[in-house]
Amino acid sequence: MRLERVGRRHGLRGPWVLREVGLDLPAGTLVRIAGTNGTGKSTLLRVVAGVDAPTEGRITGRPPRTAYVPERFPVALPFTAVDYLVHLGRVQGLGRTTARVRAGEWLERFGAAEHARTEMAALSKGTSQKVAVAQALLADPALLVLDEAWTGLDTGARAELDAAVRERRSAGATVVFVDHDPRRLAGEQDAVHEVGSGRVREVPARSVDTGRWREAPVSALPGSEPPPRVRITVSGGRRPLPAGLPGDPVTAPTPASAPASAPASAPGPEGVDGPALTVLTVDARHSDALLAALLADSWHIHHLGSEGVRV
Ligand SMILES: Nc1ncnc2c1ncn2[C@@H]1O[C@H](COP(=O)(O)OP(=O)(O)OP(=O)(O)O)[C@@H](O)[C@H]1O
Repeated sequence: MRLERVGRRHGLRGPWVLREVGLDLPAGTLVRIAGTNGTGKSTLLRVVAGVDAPTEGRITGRPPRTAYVPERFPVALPFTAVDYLVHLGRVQGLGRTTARVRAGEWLERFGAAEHARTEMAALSKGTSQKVAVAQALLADPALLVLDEAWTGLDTGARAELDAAVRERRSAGATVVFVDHDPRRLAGEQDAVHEVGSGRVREVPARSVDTGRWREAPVSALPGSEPPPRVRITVSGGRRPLPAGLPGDPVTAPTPASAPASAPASAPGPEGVDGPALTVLTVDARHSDALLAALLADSWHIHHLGSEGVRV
């Protein structure tokens, strides 16, 4: 599959999000789409999946069996989980019996079999995400597009999705994904493409240790500019942050959730509007390792931004 000079804007006069994008997505490859917040990763994935048409340019060779997990999944649907999956399996060309068998198998694999007969609207966010992922895997897609599909899954389901991605690629499918965890399928990607300023360029696939936190080399020269600082906003219930985080981050509760007496390293109180948030500030050189460590400890990442600028 190939994108040629593809551009995409939202609305007739909206600003261009993507312009002159050329991208090869060969069969049997695993491709990561990277880029900072709001640069157009989801826009690109929707165009690749065929959910949105390019405003200009053309796409050739898209496989007929394409599946997509959107960043936000519609949960308020009038189906039970299994009926919803059977319905989508039928839409994807499966017979009713096959669709029902596969729906059951995928719910089982993701640890959600006990919720097969639960109404979609009553599912927890995590189980609903398992259904979102299962629907994409039902019919052995030849193109699988995953937009932050691991977010909200528990550890077992994340590992199952990793395995499912490997299976699809081994079967000759193209898998294109976005994920905020830099360790996601690290070392297994055939290509990484970075979205920025409306363009997409291939960058070297970063190798990130799994299970270990790797510090970036500290190479600032005496007298050079101080490295930029990155702000990471997280929540993790009432647990304290793990000790020995990479980069020795400065931590503080967000101003909105901070009680006057809260110690700087403690999460703020559970607010009525959402989870207690904590902001960590760290040298940009350590931000990837810090993110990896936080994710490994099951902290939820809310925002990433430069110090003084939330993006
Ligand atoms: N339906 C829409 N209508 C108008 N503008 C949109 C729409 N969807 C996205 N945009 C804009 O397009 C730009 C790119 O958004 P997109 O969601 O593709 O970025 P992203 O890199 O996936 O962001 P994030 O990392 O935060 O998910 C943003 O400026 C966003 O506001």
